[in-house]
Amino acid sequence: MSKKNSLLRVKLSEKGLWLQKESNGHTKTDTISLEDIVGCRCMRSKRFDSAKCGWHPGPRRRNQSKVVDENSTEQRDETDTSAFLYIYAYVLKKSKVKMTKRRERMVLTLRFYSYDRYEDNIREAQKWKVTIKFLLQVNLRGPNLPSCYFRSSDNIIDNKILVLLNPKSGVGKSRDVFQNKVVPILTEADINYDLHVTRFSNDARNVMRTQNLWQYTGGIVVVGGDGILFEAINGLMERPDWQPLLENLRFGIIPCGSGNGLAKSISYASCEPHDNSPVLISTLNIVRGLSSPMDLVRVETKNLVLFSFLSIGWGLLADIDIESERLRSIGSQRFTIWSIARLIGLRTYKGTVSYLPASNDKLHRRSSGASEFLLICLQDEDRRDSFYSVCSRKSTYHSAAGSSYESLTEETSRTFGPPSNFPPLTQPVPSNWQVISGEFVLVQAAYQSHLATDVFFAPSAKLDDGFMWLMIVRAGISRAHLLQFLLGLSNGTHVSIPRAEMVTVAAFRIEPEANSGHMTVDGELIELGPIQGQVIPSAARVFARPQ
Ligand SMILES: Nc1ncnc2c1ncn2[C@@H]1O[C@H](COP(=O)(O)OP(=O)(O)OP(=O)(O)O)[C@@H](O)[C@H]1O
Repeated sequence: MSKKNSLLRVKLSEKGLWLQKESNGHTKTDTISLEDIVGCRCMRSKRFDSAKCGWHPGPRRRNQSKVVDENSTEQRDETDTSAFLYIYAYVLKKSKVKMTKRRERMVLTLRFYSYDRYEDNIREAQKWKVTIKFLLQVNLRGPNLPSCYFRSSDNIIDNKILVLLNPKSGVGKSRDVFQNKVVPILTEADINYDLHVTRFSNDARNVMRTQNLWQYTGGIVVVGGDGILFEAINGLMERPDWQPLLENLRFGIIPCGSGNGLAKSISYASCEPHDNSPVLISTLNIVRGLSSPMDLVRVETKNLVLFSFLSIGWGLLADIDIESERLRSIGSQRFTIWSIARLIGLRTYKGTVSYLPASNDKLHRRSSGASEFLLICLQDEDRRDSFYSVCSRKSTYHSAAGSSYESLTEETSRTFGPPSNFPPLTQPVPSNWQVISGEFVLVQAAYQSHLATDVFFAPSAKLDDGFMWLMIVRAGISRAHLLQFLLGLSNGTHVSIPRAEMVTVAAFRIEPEANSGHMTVDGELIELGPIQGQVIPSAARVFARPQ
């Protein structure tokens, strides 16, 4: 391809696009990695309709687009037979000042005009498009698929995704965030989706529990905080077909909540520059279509079985999380302000903490996943009457005018999911467990590196390391050390504070003595009482770039 005094050569390989520009005797080369490309579209010129745009003497305005999608119904500019290929990429750039990295959108436009007829030029552009899309999907389909099996119609990714959006997450901006920041990238990547805007607490859980999820093998994406994903996973576990679905579905999260621990942990695992643009990075993690296994934790309380992906807390951090809810309108600052308040009025809690150290876990099967657990075959006739239909369409919202609150009753839900291979809460812990009785400031089990964007709780945790990181801070820690602990949470130095003990465990049990303090699972409040957690290695899959 040539411009006035310059020649541009473009080569496409399985690594990406190689560009060479020769101008006035100088040569400059550049490469756009395939990993950074999200999609491409063929375009053509459109006829300029002065009546529609109003009459403007002089040249066409800069923001008036001269091209439209190849399938647009707008009339073609007959004087221009060119076809265009728009390639959308989000490339890593290093900021010179702070030496930090960020992803920047880049649109590479290739113009095809070697032939006299538009039809020939567009055919050429389509060949490039098909090949780029084929290469983008090689990783997803398996590396050895011969290209002769790949037709241009395969470009339409028909594995639709289900988007569950919580309009009340964080400071309540998730609708705008989705429409303005996520939808444009989904469009560039040709990803089709159904959108469900939640109308009350547990709405997402109901959707996951009752809808035909087999139509969403493209994935389940939540737009909100960790709480909405917690609902989605637990809704899935309440289905008789939880096991094959868990093996086939991938989960994604667009961070719009106040904590957003999982979104940060996913980006951290693949060294993505999350902090400057968390929504962009998380969306890119999803549209690239690659996924990674993630551990889940089976949680048992007196009358509930839950599945958790982030953490279980009792004491100080759980109290801060729940009590700071009243400051929700100020965003993530609420945690800092409440930490100071709770440090001044420090409380301790009596109880017993028991755990099975990760290395002693004879049952621990690192790559077993949920599939090795037996399906509990319960008949569940009750659930049929709680169906309600999701019928959202691309780019439309379906939501009731206001929000109301509604809980699932025990009659309408029953958890399936993998069973436990440890004694239930009514029986003593096995003899190879460690038991600590006494007074605690906090007990927190985490299975992701970050519990919130700025809480680097388990620095060495991986998405699928197959164990939990149990932090135990016993009473007697000085306020000065506790302050250091809280400050150190942002950079991970809290793990080396005296009297803060971090152990890796395969299972644990907390038995509070008195009815005081809060208990949380993935940041959601649960009834205070005995609780037991057991890791299920690699049980779920989340959208993530390779580590
Ligand atoms: N439409 C709604 N109205 C009120 N509450 C809702 C609605 N949809 C979902 N919820 C509830 O909102 C709670 C919090 O949601 P979410 O986790 O998305 O945001 P967050 O708490 O701000 O973020 P994080 O969990 O990361 O701190 C969830 O427990 C969910 O049940």
